[in-house]
Amino acid sequence: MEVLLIMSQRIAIVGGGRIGEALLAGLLESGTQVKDLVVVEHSAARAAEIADTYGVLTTDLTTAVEGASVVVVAVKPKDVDGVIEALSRLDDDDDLEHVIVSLAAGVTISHYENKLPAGFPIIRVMPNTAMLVGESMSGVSAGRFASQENIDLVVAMMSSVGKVLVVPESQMDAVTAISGSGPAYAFFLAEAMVDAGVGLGLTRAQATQLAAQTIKGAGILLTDSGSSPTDLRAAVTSPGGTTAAALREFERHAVRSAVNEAAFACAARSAEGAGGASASSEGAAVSPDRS
Ligand SMILES: NC(=O)C1=CN([C@@H]2O[C@H](COP(=O)(O)OP(=O)(O)OC[C@H]3O[C@@H](n4cnc5c(N)ncnc54)[C@H](O)[C@@H]3O)[C@@H](O)[C@H]2O)C=CC1
Ligand SMILES: O=C(O)[C@@H]1CCC=N1
Repeated sequence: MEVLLIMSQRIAIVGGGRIGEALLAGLLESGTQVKDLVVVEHSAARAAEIADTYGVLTTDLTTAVEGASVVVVAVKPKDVDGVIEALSRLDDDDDLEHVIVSLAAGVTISHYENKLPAGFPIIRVMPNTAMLVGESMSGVSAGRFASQENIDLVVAMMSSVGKVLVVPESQMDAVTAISGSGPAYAFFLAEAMVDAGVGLGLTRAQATQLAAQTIKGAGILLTDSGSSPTDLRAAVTSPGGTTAAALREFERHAVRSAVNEAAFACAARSAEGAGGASASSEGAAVSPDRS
């Protein structure tokens, strides 16, 4: 259904880096036609790579935006202002409304609204790299000029590459801390498990297969079983058994607290603009200093 909704709506992706490519690949995989996608990428080498791999048109911003219902900003936060300036200067002939979808961590909707001509619909989205395999978790917040139709279009687009949670923008830093950066936390755990397996005498290939399939299986149990993480963990933990011995070490090394501190640091970085030009104008949902 999501694919039908966005069918024939041209999507321009500005920034063909890791997240732009993940969105592009996910959209193609979910049925969006090559003709309905266009990429703007500053690096000529990278643009050629994207065009060769996916067969999509890579072009300049003016050509890309012409006829595009959705313009996705997928550049680093520090490069967002350059894109906003270029968008402000555009004088396209089509009568289409262009919905701007910003994927940039920490860049607020008001940052766009203050710099673009009045009335531009802005929707801020925090996806993750699992768009590549159609399993993103994306937070979506709409700006004041976005209509319900605009929101439905963007929710449909992001639903075609994973799950969507619509949140007020005040929760976007927290979303970034859990699901935006979250895949890296899981990969970090996987790396540690692989190293531990090698330490225990497994080959790296064996340890990688064991860790990856275990994390995949645990993820599916989490999403599909209807049980809480606490109940699922309890089901693995036999009284006086092996898992209890392992979990005791996690608690002794304060892993739970480390995850909490990491998420707060991530949210604080998002609130300060994630290395871009703008700091959150509406205040962070969390503060880096909670003492
Ligand atoms: N990597 C991730 O897991 C996630 C990243 N994001 C956000 O996505 C954005 C992009 O991140 P990545 O893809 O990781 O960065 P990246 O550095 O891999 O890609 C950015 C691309 O934009 C291009 N670029 C820069 N200025 C441009 C312009 N004016 N016009 C056209 N292309 C331009 C660069 O050449 C580069 O290829 C960031 O704002 C980040 O906060 C959001 C969610 C997850
Ligand atoms: O590390 C970053 O800044 C980006 C935003 C969310 C995930 N990666």
